[in-house]
Amino acid sequence: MHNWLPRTPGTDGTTIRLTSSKAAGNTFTLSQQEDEGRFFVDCGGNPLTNLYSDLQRLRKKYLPQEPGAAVDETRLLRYALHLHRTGQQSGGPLSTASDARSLCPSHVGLPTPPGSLGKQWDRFLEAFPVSLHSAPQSKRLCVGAGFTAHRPLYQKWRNVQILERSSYILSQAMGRQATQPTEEAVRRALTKEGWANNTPSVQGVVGGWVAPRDAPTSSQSLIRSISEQCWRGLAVRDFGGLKGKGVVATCPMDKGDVVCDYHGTLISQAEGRQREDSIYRVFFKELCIDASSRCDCHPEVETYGRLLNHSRKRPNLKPKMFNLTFPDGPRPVIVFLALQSIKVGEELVWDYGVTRTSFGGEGKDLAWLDM
Ligand SMILES: C[S@@+](CC[C@H](N)C(=O)[O-])C[C@H]1O[C@@H](n2cnc3c(N)ncnc32)[C@H](O)[C@@H]1O
Repeated sequence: MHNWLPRTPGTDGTTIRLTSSKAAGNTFTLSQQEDEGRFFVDCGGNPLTNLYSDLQRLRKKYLPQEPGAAVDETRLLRYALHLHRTGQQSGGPLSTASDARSLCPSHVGLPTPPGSLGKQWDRFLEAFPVSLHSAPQSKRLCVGAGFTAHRPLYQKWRNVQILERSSYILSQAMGRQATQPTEEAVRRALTKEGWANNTPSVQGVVGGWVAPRDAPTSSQSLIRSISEQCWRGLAVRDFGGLKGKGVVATCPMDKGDVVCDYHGTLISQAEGRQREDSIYRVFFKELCIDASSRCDCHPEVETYGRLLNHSRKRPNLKPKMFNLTFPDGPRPVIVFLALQSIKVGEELVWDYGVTRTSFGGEGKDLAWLDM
């Protein structure tokens, strides 16, 4: 199996060692530029600020695609977390393995099926959503549902679930202040879940822990967190039923902390109104952000903002608009700020600003709108 292993940054910079068959022995040494978040430069020598595309490029150039390759889970988590650490030297904070998950699959070497297989993966996920407790699908079921390339899809599905489970166990086993969990605490949390297979290892979970960092405090660090979709202390949890997925805190947050953005496609308010089927629209001023499908900039990342659920009576987040100047120009963004101190494990919710009686009573059957 190929791999490319970053070393923890030293004072002199960071070395990424490429050990794939094609690139064995090659190293990249990242200098202090890394502190600016500039991992690589483009052909014209200009610094790149988007970790995602930088890594995609690196991966494409040096790593053979191995759609069915198995992944060493411990190394995967460590690797993803190292990337996060090194990618966020001056701002975009990260804290847990759940954050590593947001890099998956392509960032961390999860096999990314090329071409049509990649398209199948999206459909596969829709047909067989990954959750903490779902069981992998049998070959017969997959093939019956039209997925001919069962093996790589199945393997990738298992890898994503392992990361989701690792992240969840980490959030359960961490100390109150998001301190590193002991092996014993992780073992207890794993035993409680009683998963019979595809279970993360104790060492993998403990090794995936990263000390919490501060929330972004400057517009530059905010721009980086948005561009790289790197947010600290967040995990997706499936609440089941109609509520579906939501986001929980995996590290304590303070009032005023930036939690994440509402990441999607920026369109006009008028266009947004036409997209009636989308439940992932946020309107502000004359604009709308639609997050109904994955964004073009992070197509393989499940972004957090769109999964935040609603609470009218007890919101702990509030949305705020900022005008930021990104490398490709200025644009408004919606960012969620903590309204109060937030504890580990708390669900993060905001007030969607609608009640059952809004829009002439359109949502009169939706009791959750008033809760
Ligand atoms: C922007 S999405 C939030 C993420 C969503 N739960 C999911 O799994 O994709 C909004 C939808 O989530 C559900 N939802 C949000 N808040 C809820 C709540 N407090 N109780 C039940 N369902 C909720 C509703 O179906 C709503 O249309």
